[in-house]
Amino acid sequence: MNRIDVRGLTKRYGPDTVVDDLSFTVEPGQVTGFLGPNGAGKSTTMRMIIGLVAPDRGSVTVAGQRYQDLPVPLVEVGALLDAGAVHGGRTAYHHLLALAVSNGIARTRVREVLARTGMESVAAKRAGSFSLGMRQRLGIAAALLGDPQILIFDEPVNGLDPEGIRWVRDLMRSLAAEGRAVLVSSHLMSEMAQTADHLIVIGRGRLIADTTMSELTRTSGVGTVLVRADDPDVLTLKLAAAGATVREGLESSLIVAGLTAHDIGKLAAYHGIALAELTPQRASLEDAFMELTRDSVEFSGVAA
Ligand SMILES: Nc1ncnc2c1ncn2[C@@H]1O[C@H](COP(=O)(O)OP(=O)(O)OP(=O)(O)O)[C@@H](O)[C@H]1O
Repeated sequence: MNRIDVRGLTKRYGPDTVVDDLSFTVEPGQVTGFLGPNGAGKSTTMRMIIGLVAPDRGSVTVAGQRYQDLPVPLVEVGALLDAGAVHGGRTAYHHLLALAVSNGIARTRVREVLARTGMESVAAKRAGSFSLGMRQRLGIAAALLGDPQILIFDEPVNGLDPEGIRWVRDLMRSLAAEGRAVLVSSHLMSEMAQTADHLIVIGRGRLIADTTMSELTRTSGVGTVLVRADDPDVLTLKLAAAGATVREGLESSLIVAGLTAHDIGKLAAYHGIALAELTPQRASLEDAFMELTRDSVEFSGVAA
């Protein structure tokens, strides 16, 4: 039961419904990307999951219980919501130790999470002197302290340098590989493409897509090749026999997935089929995301 279940979650601020009848599940053993443009309601949803904000309607359970009913929440679910929220006067070590002691978590966990987050060398430094990257690591260390099976990270790579981004990505993947349920928010599809197995996309508080990354890649045409051939039927058979997935495109073109343009060209030449066009499709996951959320972006720029 190491999952998050969100059912009909709704939150209003004044006249605005910022989370609107939202339902989704975060499963164990995978990274679930929580995507949406700025202001879509991601942080508010995450705050409702861990009981910091009360929903107006709907329910959410973590590990089968309401967050408020968990005996020691930190042991069930770890969250990084606001990396700035550390006691600046304490050292990293003492910040984590205070958290461990007040939650009945073994002191030995402090050293373990410092090691896992690469913070051993700065453990004795005051958190107030930390760079944003180090504060993020400390927030992640705190989330891992109770060795929880469910983890929630709100924009964990915001403000990090490329090395830091890479580190966070690898950590998310390894936490999921250990069987944990990992929910990570971002407003950038490019970040999710390399991290998430599953995607929950929201816009204006509403669910726009609940899909796997591989399904989105397939339906958005990423990695496909547009082919025009004199004999499309024969080519389709040959391509399918070579393991490709082929669907019909516009004006008797073929959209081929699973083979590169180079492979398709060689296959056609081998079978003596003349090609009139062979074009790798440029659509990216970023395009797919823009397309999905186009109607839900609050303020969009006007092209000059
Ligand atoms: N405490 C609050 N009072 C009033 N409005 C709020 C409050 N918290 C959030 N909002 C509004 O709710 C909407 C959703 O905000 P939220 O922070 O959940 O979005 P988000 O998807 O996390 O966006 P971002 O990536 O910009 O943080 C925004 O319009 C925001 O201004």
